[in-house]
Amino acid sequence: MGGTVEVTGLTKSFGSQNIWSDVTLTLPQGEITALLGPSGTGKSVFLKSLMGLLRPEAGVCLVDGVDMVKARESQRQELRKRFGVLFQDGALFGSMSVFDNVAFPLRAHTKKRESEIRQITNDKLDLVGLMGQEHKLPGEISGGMRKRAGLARSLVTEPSIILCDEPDSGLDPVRTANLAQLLVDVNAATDATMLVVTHNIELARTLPDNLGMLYRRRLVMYGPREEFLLTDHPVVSQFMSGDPIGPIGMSEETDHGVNDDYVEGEAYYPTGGVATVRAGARAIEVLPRQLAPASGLPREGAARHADRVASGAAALYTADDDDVDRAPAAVRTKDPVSRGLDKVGALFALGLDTFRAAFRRPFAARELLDQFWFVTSVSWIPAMLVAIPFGAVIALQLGTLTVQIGAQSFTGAASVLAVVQQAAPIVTSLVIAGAGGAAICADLGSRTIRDEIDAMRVIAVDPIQALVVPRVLACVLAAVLLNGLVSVVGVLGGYFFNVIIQGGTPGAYLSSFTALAQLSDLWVGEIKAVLFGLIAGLVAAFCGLNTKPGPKGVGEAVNQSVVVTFMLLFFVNTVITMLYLELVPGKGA
Ligand SMILES: Nc1ncnc2c1ncn2[C@@H]1O[C@H](COP(=O)(O)OP(=O)(O)OP(=O)(O)O)[C@@H](O)[C@H]1O
Repeated sequence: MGGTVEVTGLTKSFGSQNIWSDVTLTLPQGEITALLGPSGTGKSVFLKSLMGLLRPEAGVCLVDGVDMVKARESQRQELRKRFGVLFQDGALFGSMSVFDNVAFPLRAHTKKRESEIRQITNDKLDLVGLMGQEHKLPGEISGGMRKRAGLARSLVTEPSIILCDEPDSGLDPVRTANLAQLLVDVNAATDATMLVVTHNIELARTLPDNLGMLYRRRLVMYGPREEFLLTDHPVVSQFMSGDPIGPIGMSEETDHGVNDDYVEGEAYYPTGGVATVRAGARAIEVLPRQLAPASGLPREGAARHADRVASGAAALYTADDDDVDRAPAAVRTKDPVSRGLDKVGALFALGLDTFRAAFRRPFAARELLDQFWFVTSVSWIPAMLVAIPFGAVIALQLGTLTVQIGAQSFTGAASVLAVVQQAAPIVTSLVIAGAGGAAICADLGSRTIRDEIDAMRVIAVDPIQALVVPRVLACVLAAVLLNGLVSVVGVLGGYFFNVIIQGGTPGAYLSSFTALAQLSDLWVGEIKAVLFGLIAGLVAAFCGLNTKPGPKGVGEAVNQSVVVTFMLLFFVNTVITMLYLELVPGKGA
């Protein structure tokens, strides 16, 4: 039998924006339930909250008896293996073929032989009509095909709870009908508990056993199809008929209760007019026939549903108008300082998680090599091009100064130490943060908004282990390597300007260095490079994983990542330099 999902008093907000409050419903085991609601009412947020991918502020969400809100991440990860999830855009992993995407959960979590995995994967691809397309990358197939591939991936592990976010969007009417049939057949074959988010009225009428509707931050109605589909509730009947006239307007802000133009018993035209209509005039008079499994198999869920309805146990919940109109749940907003401290805390937590994940098996060695190559290849040319003028400026400035104070013989030591201890690590890290870090943040940010990161979590693959560890290590290794190169180029540049341009003597240049510098002066440069590379990688990953929705969110995350990294680098550099000068006595001091 399918898994159990019981939600009580769930409330979710983002910052000061309350998405929905006090949502209470149970997904009956093995039955199909549809969740409806105008765009932006938080249906996807609700699905993610059920899986523990988002953390509601209040309420309980029991999945097979375990509260996903309060459970530890390790418990949540274990429970997510029971879910099969079709995300809104398919959330396929962009670097893998369609076949590898669908096979991924089997390879990650089962000990099946490759031949068996191939068999299961091909069966599912066949089921969703994608045989022949399996070698293509997600970027090479249409949106509807990505959706079907996502559905195939969600089914390979035979999950006991299946969540589908708008399975029909991007599909033509015929494939939508096929897909609805497929969902019914899967339900009949596996008795999985299913929740389908949809805007498709035909699907909503014919597929589910139960329906619920979110509207203006509330669950306005929830119950068996037998009652839900025949209701004359103004919001539900307007939604089910797709009528532009009624309490639902173009946006949440113009909807009934916020827009004063709407009067009960009258239809509200978004354009401003008002017409009198009988409440519930558009309600359906006759219950539409429900889809039956094509296989002829009986649906156990449907049988249990019929029993519940006959016994009166499946009652329709309707929020009273006062409840729908009540103000959004009070959201405790934090002051900017607390929000800033929260982010610092979360960054440290990511650092700790990354450290722990670095020692877990399997180690993503291939990804580390790819990322190291990528970060180094985008950073080394700009680093060299910045190192030459930087070394020259330092050499010229110090050369002039030492001549002014009559200490020309120390020019070499001064400029080499300035390059090795300060200029090289800073230049290297700024370039790594600006080129490599920005690209890492954009990459992780795009994966976040395409739900790829959430899809990984649902498949119980830790994105920190698989994606963050190799990227952070790649930044550290690239920083150490480039720091050495930048130091050499900077020192040679300094030599050229001091000795050749400013007429210093090569012997004095080198001997002053050996007289004043010590090995720890070189080490501190490398230690800085390690720390700065770590900061650049971690901040980029943090901003990427916490990207707000949409391309604008990715742009902001990249901007934030570069600015925060720069500020942190200069702060940490100051602290290390002060500590070093305080703790390590200079040579001959
Ligand atoms: N990670 C996030 N951070 C901040 N706000 C978010 C986040 N995810 C969703 N939201 C906001 O939550 C609200 C509900 O979004 P959601 O995607 O759940 O709506 P929906 O009902 O699924 O819409 P649609 O039917 O158009 O897909 C939107 O205002 C959205 O901007």
